[in-house]
Amino acid sequence: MIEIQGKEFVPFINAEEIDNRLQAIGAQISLDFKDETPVIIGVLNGAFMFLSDLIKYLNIATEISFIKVASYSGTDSTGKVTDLIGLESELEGRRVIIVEDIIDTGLSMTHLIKSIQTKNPKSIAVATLLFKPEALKYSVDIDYIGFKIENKFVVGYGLDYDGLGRNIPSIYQLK
Ligand SMILES: O=P(O)(O)OC[C@H]1O[C@H](OP(=O)(O)OP(=O)(O)O)[C@H](O)[C@@H]1O
Ligand code: HPA
Repeated sequence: MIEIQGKEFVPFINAEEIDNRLQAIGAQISLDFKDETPVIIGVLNGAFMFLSDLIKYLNIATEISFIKVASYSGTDSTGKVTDLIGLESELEGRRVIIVEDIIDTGLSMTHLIKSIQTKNPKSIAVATLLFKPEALKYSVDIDYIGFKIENKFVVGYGLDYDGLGRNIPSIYQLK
């Protein structure tokens, strides 16, 4: 068990399980985008670890870019998405893969897809390490899912509680 800012978290998904799923998703993306050069867009902050580990399992040419949005404060969604760093890549006619650490209510991803669509890409695919089906309020088509999880707050492997816990190499769940 670990404690962050007075809240207790218990082990949930270990590093080996994460690595196994990343290998499978990496192989699938490599197959689906064979002979293409997709633009992978990582969503900061949370997706940095998932993205950096996942791309090591891609055997295709890719460009990597980042965007930064925030919607969470503590363990709750604020209900609005704030753009903190915008898109710099040229996406016209390109195939885009958005990479997220978690889709919870779906608010952030809905906002991101709308914003990326304005750049006229050829296609948009969505990859997320974690998905909480029971928390979803804004419907999103997800192409690659690491783990479907129950509706409980999680930290580690890029995910934070109040800015802390992102460096933990596995995933913990609120007790
Ligand atoms: O589906 P939703 O309810 O929108 O929740 C998912 C979003 O919340 C988290 O980001 P957060 O706003 O905490 O920013 P961070 O990535 O910097 O931690 C997470 O990284 C997703 O972007
Ligand atoms: O469960 C979560 N943990 C950390 N950040 C999050 N952002 C949305 N849901 C979560």
